[in-house]
Amino acid sequence: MTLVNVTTPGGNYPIHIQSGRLGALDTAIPADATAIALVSNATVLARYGQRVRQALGRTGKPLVEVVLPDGEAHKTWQSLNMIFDELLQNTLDRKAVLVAFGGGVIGDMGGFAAACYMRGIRFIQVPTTLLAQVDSSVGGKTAINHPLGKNMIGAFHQPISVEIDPAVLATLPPREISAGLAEVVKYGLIIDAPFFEWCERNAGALRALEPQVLTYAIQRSCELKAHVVSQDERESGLRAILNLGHTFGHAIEAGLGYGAWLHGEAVGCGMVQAAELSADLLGFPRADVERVRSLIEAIGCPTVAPDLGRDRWVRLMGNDKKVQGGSLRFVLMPRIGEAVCTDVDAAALDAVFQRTVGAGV
Ligand SMILES: NC(=O)c1ccc[n+]([C@@H]2O[C@H](COP(=O)([O-])OP(=O)(O)OC[C@H]3O[C@@H](n4cnc5c(N)ncnc54)[C@H](O)[C@@H]3O)[C@@H](O)[C@H]2O)c1
Ligand SMILES: O=C(O)C(=O)C[C@@H](O)[C@H](O)[C@H](O)COP(=O)(O)O
Ligand SMILES: [Zn+2]
Repeated sequence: MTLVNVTTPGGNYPIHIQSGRLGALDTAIPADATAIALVSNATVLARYGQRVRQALGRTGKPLVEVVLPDGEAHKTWQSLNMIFDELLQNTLDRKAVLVAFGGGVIGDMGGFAAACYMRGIRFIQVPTTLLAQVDSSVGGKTAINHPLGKNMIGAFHQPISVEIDPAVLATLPPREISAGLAEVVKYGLIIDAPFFEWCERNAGALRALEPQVLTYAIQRSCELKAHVVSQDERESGLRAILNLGHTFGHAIEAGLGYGAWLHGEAVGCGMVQAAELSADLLGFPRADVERVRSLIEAIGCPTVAPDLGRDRWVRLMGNDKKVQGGSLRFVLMPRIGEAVCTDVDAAALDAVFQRTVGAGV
């Protein structure tokens, strides 16, 4: 088993990475837990519910299942309320533990519910998509979407552990693998140039889910995210670099209606746009813009952004959480492996739209 530690003011916790880990989930439940709330969806439960029920059953604790509708379009107040309704109807108390079992949508909502229920209960992340295993299960950002902006209603609430079973990725559709790989590539771009080069060399093996290559990508991503989050839990500075590509990406997700593009697809395309902007504003080498574009293509994500209309692009990006005093702020790269968060004049975006958006802007 591989162990990565996360250290934050909001809690220190382990990330366990092990093929077959689902079958040992009972070992992650604290002895003093009074009940377990298993929050998931029908897609995940149909494949892995039995295994997890069996493992959690060994604790002898009452188990309440909350089955949410599947998909980004359901990362809403309505779904959150379904969790609260079940927890209250089953009289779960403050010592109950919530297990968020699924992709990033389940993890973000389960975590937010745990942050709010009785002003905060413990929760465990059991991520089952690549994106959730390399990114969303780590670091304690939890949220739901608002029609006007991504993740706009949420809280920081750290899990007590993250339990990763890479074997479950075998049933993930290829499009979801590609989306998860975008966040893997992100770490190389913002903080680890050799890891970016490793991704360039291993793009094919990653898409083919070669076990050793995949496990290394998960481990390295968790280490890098833990490193960043441990220094800046609440995004007062450094943590913003984890938002590379997200100012563009979140605008795509909200602009097209949540779910039309996957989060990772929008971020992958957004990183190409951020690379173009970095070339214009920070002298990021043009040859490296093409390396970013090629790698995003190689992992199977789109590199041409949708035509949202110039003013709508800017309006949507104005709802980004990095905005300060009305100024748009972007994570940009002076070079591969380094990132900074900086104010950007909306006028500077026009040239980037010309080069990255499909016909019509
Ligand atoms: N909190 C954070 O730090 C953070 C970081 C990155 C992304 N996110 C959020 O994560 C969300 C995206 O997460 P996602 O990409 O995991 O999408 P998702 O949660 O929608 O999961 C993708 C699909 O895969 C299905 N699925 C899950 N596990 C499966 C498996 N093992 N086999 C087959 N199907 C499976 C799901 O049911 C769903 O249909 C977005 O809402 C994004 O904003 C949050
Ligand atoms: O953990 C972080 O910090 C990130 O920014 C990771 C991102 O991949 C993730 O999509 C996050 O939810 C975006 O955060 P937001 O604050 O822009 O909603
Ligand atoms: Zn993301």
